[in-house]
Amino acid sequence: MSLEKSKNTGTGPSDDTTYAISAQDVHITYEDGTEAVQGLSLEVERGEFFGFLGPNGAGKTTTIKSLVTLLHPTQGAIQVEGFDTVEDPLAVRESVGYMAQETSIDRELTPRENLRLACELYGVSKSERADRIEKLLDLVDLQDVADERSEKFSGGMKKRLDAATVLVHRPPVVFLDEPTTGLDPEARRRLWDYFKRINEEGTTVFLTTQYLEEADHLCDRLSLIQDGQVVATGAPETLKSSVGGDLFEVTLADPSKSRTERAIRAVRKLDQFAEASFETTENGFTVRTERDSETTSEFFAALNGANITVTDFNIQSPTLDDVFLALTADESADVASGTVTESAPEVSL
Ligand SMILES: Nc1ncnc2c1ncn2[C@@H]1O[C@H](COP(=O)(O)OP(=O)(O)OP(=O)(O)O)[C@@H](O)[C@H]1O
Repeated sequence: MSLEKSKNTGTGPSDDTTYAISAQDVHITYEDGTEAVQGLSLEVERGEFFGFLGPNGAGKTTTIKSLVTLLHPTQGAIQVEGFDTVEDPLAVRESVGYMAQETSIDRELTPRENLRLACELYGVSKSERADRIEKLLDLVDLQDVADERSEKFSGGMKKRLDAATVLVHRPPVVFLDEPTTGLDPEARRRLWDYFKRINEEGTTVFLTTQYLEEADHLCDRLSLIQDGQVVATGAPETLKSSVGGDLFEVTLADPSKSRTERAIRAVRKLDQFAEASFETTENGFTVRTERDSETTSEFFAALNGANITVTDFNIQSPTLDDVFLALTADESADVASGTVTESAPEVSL
């Protein structure tokens, strides 16, 4: 195959399209000059559950809108299922389902009517409609209320119905923009099950979220985005292990400065802690390490040998929060309230 053919020219997907989504150096600047996306590149494989994670205003919605052709990049290029979003927007739209932040269902209509309408809008053939509607109602657990008007539905039910409507044309790629924001834990779990099911059936899922737990639970890989730039990409476990292992939190019987320093000196003599970074706390100290049973027993033996009495000990596994914090240097990063402030170079893991 010639190079020319494998590049996307707007005439359709190349035969060797590997990626469901591919973006190269995308910049998006709004008319008022806001540079919402600044040099974003990413590749999502077919069948992947990919997360796009960042605080309020990081550029998630702007990115997702450009991926589904609602916004054009100021610079750079995007292909979805091999179709260029600028050259071939119709082909892209036929390939995707897009669940926006605001539900797009008609509250005057019942779930069955909403799905029928979506089938008409997406051009699902009449012979296929009835069967597809029933399957989707089953999938999102709305059979019981299929003929009730949706205006009185809970937030979670509306979201489930919305999620079903974006699937009527069986798109290979589904974009979910913060689909569970504002839902209670039970409603969130039900949506997660549903998203997992469609992914297991082969659909590529691109999910934006502010919830670290959500990304951790669902995603094969994810990118962390901040100020319009990807700061890290990797599998959740890989990202978490990049933080440097588990956090040991040690409470000392005597947490005075001299005893704490003595304890730290004793532990630092162990090879695996020689380079570790210790922090003193009100009650003792913390240190991060790759944990195994030998490390933990040697840790306690060292403290014992130095006559240090430990009154409490906790081990915390790293979270994606820790990854965010580590990547945003010494500035505070509060993902939920969107106050990550300092940009960091991208880390590929
Ligand atoms: N239509 C617009 N005109 C100008 N600036 C905009 C517009 N839409 C978004 N922005 C700005 O672009 C930046 C990125 O916004 P975007 O909505 O993409 O972030 P987000 O990560 O999706 O945030 P949220 O989690 O709050 O939805 C923000 O600074 C936002 O204020």
